[in-house]
Amino acid sequence: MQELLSCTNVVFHCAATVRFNDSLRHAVQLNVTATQKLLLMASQMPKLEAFIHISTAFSNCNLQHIDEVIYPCPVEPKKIIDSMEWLDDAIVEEITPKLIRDWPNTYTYTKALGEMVVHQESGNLNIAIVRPSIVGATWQEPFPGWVDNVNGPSGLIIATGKGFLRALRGAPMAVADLIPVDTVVNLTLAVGWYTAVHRPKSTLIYHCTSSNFNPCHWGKMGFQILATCEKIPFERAFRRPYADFTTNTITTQYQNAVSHWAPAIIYDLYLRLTGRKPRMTKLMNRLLRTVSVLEYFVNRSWEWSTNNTEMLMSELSPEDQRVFNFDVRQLNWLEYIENYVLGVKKYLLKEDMAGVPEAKQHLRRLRNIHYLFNTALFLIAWRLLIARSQMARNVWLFIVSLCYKCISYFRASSSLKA
Ligand SMILES: CCCCCCCCCCCCCCCCCCCCCCCCCCCC(=O)SCCNC(=O)CCNC(=O)[C@H](O)C(C)(C)COP(=O)(O)OP(=O)(O)OC[C@H]1O[C@@H](n2cnc3c(N)ncnc32)[C@H](O)[C@@H]1OP(=O)(O)O
Ligand SMILES: NC(=O)C1=CN([C@@H]2O[C@H](COP(=O)(O)OP(=O)(O)OC[C@H]3O[C@@H](n4cnc5c(N)ncnc54)[C@H](OP(=O)(O)O)[C@@H]3O)[C@@H](O)[C@H]2O)C=CC1
Repeated sequence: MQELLSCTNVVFHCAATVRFNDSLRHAVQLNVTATQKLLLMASQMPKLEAFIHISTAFSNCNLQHIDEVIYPCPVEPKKIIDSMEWLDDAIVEEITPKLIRDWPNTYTYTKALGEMVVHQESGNLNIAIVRPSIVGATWQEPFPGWVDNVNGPSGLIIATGKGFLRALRGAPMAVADLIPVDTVVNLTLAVGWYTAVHRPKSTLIYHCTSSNFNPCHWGKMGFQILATCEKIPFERAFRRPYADFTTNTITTQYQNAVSHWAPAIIYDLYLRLTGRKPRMTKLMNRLLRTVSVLEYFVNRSWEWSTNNTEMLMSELSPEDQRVFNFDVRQLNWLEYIENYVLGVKKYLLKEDMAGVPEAKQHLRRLRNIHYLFNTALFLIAWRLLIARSQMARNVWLFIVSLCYKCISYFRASSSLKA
């Protein structure tokens, strides 16, 4: 502690819980109380030049247009921190929806409280806040497509590529505000420099977002994920990668029943029959739970103003602009998403490119099973229909006699030619 207090020049405060379903108590402890404690610690650092707090562009996702300002919270963070000390878990759980109001989860709510704490307790510290949007794989550094966790889209890319996720409630034309992690790092370092050297009079907030500079939509992103998974498939897929966005509750429930639950139940039945432990329904349950907490962000678009980020870009020398590049106008989304999917394959699934031919072969087998299954299903349904309906029998007789006539006609005409 003594060494940290006496030697630290710059604090980059990234630690947080990013789980959307964390209990309010735990989220407050990590994202609010810890911020307060770190600010206190920072105030005892004589050599400190700058304190950079990492928040999220979604800390005010209850608003549609978000400026580079701190918005007041309905309940003072100090009151929330105090109440967490004496309320028991059951009561905290009960009042959580009332406290978080129109925030979608405890994560975004406590990140907003964290910003408020930074604003109120900054004292004489030289502070800035960086708000990244949805952090994705690297764009350039150390190499394209590097990723090390399943947060944000990465987990759903796996689920799509392996054929588990077939439908997602989302708006294809909504803006997918993704930002590569190396861009976030570059901007954060540049903010550290600017805050320490220029010492702005007030706390500056920097939106580390892409939509203002180079917008991409979920439809385009989903399309490119599927195209890449087709070209370079993941190994041992459950089904062929295919997915679509659904737009209302009925189609979502239909897709969940037909495309998610039914195959999982059938597969588990097959595992049971072959003496193995069923696991697919459990996995599907977990996937659909994850989808349900993420889909809020795939159904809406936000606008973030980026004046401070643009100002920072113009303050950097041409050489620094190159080294600490955070200008996403140069980003080619299709190339980036392809590299992202390949990064997921390589760094998260630990799959080798040497396995691609076998993965393609596996997809072909799955396609044949799919055709076979659909044909069998159609024949069974048709047989049942014929057994029960006179009209279906008539249609069937008509088709058979038509086929018979066609065959006779072609036979007759070919024997005439001969
Ligand atoms: C025009 C028409 C064109 C049509 C074209 C065709 C369209 C095709 C469509 C194709 C669709 C393709 C898919 C597109 C991808 C869309 C992705 C959208 C994602 C949007 C994300 C937005 C996030 C924005 C947030 C704001 C940014 C931030 O500030 S925060 C950082 C983000 N935080 C997170 O992502 C955390 C999320 N995780 C959680 O909250 C929790 O983990 C959980 C609620 C998901 C689960 O919690 P639980 O307590 O149940 O369990 P836990 O122990 O935590 O985990 C259990 C297992 O689940 C795994 N896990 C965790 N997170 C994810 C995840 N994101 N995806 C998948 N799996 C996940 C975790 O590793 C655990 O696994 P095991 O260890 O194996 O048990
Ligand atoms: N991922 C995203 O899409 C976005 C993330 N952010 C923000 O970026 C920051 C980093 O997030 P991200 O990298 O995604 O999340 P991770 O969960 O990967 O990283 C969180 C970090 O916090 C540390 N941490 C968690 N709890 C504690 C604790 N009690 N004490 C000390 N350290 C702790 C973890 O340490 P350890 O590894 O040791 O557990 C880890 O290094 C967060 O502030 C998040 O809000 C903002 C916008 C988007």
